[in-house]
Amino acid sequence: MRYLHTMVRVKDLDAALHFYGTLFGLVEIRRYENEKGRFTLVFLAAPGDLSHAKAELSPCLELTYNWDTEDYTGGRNFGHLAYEVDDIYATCQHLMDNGVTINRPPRDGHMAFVRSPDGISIEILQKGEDLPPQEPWRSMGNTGAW
Ligand SMILES: C[C@@H](O)C(=O)SC[C@H](NC(=O)CC[C@H](N)C(=O)O)C(=O)NCC(=O)O
Ligand code: NI
Repeated sequence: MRYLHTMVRVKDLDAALHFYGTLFGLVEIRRYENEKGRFTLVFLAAPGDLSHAKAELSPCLELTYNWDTEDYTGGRNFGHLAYEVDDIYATCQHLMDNGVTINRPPRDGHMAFVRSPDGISIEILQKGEDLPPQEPWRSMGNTGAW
């Protein structure tokens, strides 16, 4: 068995690609347009996950864009997408400089949370860090200072 992807539906494909691609750094490896079904699928991989043998083998985030606008209410059962980064502070600063709210700032240098334009929670973890110390989880307040 092999992990393939996680699919999220997006209301605005350009806004989603700007967030996940331009700002967050994921790369598009495949796109599928379906005229009959009136939807577009875009598969995005993290640069560190790219399968150099065959891009299609990379674990992905699958964006589903339905051409006929739909409102998506986030299911409480969905938690978050998680990515490991080389420098959590630099990553969060770059996102904040580009208008992304840091819902949970990386005060402990280990973990931060942001949300996509569609409200999908994204967990950002510092490469090389173990699980955080067993302390009461802080609220998801955005203080901006960390
Ligand atoms: C390519 C493969 O990874 C897929 O996930 S295709 C699954 C298929 N997707 C769609 O039909 C997209 C448009 C549809 N209106 C939607 O919003 O899902 C599908 O079966 N989707 C149903 C689902 O629950 O994922
Ligand atoms: Ni899929």
